[in-house]
Amino acid sequence: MKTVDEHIADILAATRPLPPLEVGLLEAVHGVLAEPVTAPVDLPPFDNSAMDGYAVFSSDVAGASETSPVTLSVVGDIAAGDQDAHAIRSGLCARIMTGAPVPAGADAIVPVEQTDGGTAKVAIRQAAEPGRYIRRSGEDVTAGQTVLEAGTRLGAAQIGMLAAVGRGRVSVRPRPRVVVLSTGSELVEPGGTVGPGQIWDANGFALTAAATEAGAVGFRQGMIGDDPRGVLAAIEEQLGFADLVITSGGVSMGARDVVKEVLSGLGTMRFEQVAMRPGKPQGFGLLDDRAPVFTLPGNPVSAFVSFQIFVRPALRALQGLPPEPLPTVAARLASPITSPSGLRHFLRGDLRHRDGAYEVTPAEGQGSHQIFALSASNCLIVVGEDVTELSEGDQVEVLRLP
Ligand SMILES: Nc1nc2c(c(=O)[nH]1)N[C@H]1C(S)=C(S)[C@@H](COP(=O)(O)OP(=O)(O)OC[C@H]3O[C@@H](n4cnc5c(N)ncnc54)[C@H](O)[C@@H]3O)O[C@H]1N2
Ligand code: MOO
Ligand SMILES: [Mg+2]
Repeated sequence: MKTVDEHIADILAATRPLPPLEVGLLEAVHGVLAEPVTAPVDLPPFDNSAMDGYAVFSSDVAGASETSPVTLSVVGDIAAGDQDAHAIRSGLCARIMTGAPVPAGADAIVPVEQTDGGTAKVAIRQAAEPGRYIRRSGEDVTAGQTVLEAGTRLGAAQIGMLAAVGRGRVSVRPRPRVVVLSTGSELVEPGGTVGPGQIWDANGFALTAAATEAGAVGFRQGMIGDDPRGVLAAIEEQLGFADLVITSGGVSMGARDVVKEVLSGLGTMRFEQVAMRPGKPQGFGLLDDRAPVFTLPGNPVSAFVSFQIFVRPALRALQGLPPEPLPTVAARLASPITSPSGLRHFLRGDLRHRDGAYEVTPAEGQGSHQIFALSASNCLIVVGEDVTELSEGDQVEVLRLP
C-alpha cells in the first residue's frame, strides 16, 4: 500500500499553479498576490492631526496648565480633505480635525478636551511637547517600499493595504473553482423524500463547504447515478470550468463502483489503496492536463478526512503556496485508543484546553459512516502507522479542523 506521504507527494508533483489574473480588489479576496506591490507615495502622505483639537506652537503652550491656561487666537478651521495650505505663527492657533493637514509652523496638537473649545479665542489648559499628536508623513510606509510580497494571501487587512496605496487592480492567483460531484444511485437531494434503500447526499454538501472553508470557491454540481457513461460525461463537462474536480463514491471493490471503472486508464488517473483509516481507496490524476481530479471514497467520514489530508494541499499548490498542515497541537489523550498496524489513523475527537494544557477525547463511533461523531468533533487525532495502542495520558498529535 502507498503511504499517506507518498500520495501527498504525487498530488503536489502533479498540481501546477493557476495562471495569474488581473482583478479588482474585491475580486481578489482570498486570492494570492502574483506580483510584489510597492507604495507610490508615503503613508501618511502628509503630516496630519491625530486628534480633534488645536494646532499650536508648542513653545506658546509650554507653561499651560489647568490653573494658568494660555489663551491663543484661532485663525480658522482645518478639516480633513481641506485643500488650502494653512499656516500659523506664534501666538495663533488653528482649530483642526483628525486627519487634517497640520498647518505650516505648528508643531503640536492640543486635543479639544484640554481646552475650553473656543472658536475665536481658545484657552489651552495643558502643555504639548513638539510633535504631540502629529502623524508624520511616511511614518507608516515610505514611497517605494514593498508593502506586499508576491505569494501573500489577500485577507481583509491586505486588501485594505492595497487600497491605501491607491491600487485599484492587482494580479492574483484566484481562489480555485472546485466542482463537487456525488456519485451513487442511492442518493437523494436533501429536502426531498427518501425511499427504501435511499439516503440524502451528505458528501456533496460537506465537500463543497470544505472547499469554501479552505479558501476555494465550491460548486456543488449535484448527484450522478452509478452509470458509467453518465459519470464520465458529468466529469468531462466540468473540466473546462473547474480548476479542481472532486467526486465521492464508487472507488472501492464493488460491482457498481463505476468511478474507478470509467476513469481507470484515462489521462494520468490512478486508483490506489493508501495506508490510512479512514480513506483507504483513493483516486487521483489529471484528465485534461490542467485540473486535478480527486475521486474520494464514498463513506462520509472517509471523504471528509481525504479532503483535509489530500485536497487541501492541492488547493494551496493551485495558488502557488507551499503545503501547510492544518494547525497542529500536542494534546493529552483523555481515554485509551487502539489503532490498526500499518495504517495512519485519523480519529475524530474533541480538543479542549484544560488546566493550561490541551486534552483530547476520542469521539464515540469511529466508523467511516458515522458522520454524527464527526460533526461533534473539532479535530483529528493522528496515530502513526506503527502505533497500535495508546493509553490515557499519552501525548498525541492533533490536527485542528477549521
Ligand atoms: N470488499 C471491499 N469493500 C470495501 C472496501 C474494501 O477494501 N474491500 N473498502 C471499504 C472502504 S474502506 C471504503 S472507504 C468504501 C469506499 O466506498 P466507495 O468509494 O466505493 O463508495 P460507495 O460504495 O459508493 O459508497 C460507500 C458508502 O458511502 C455512502 N455514500 C456514498 N456517497 C455518499 C454521499 N454523497 N452522501 C452520503 N453517503 C454516501 C454509500 O451509500 C455507502 O454506504 O468501500 C468499502 N468497501
Ligand atoms: O477507508 Mo474506508 O474510508 O476506512 O471507510
Ligand atoms: Mg463502493
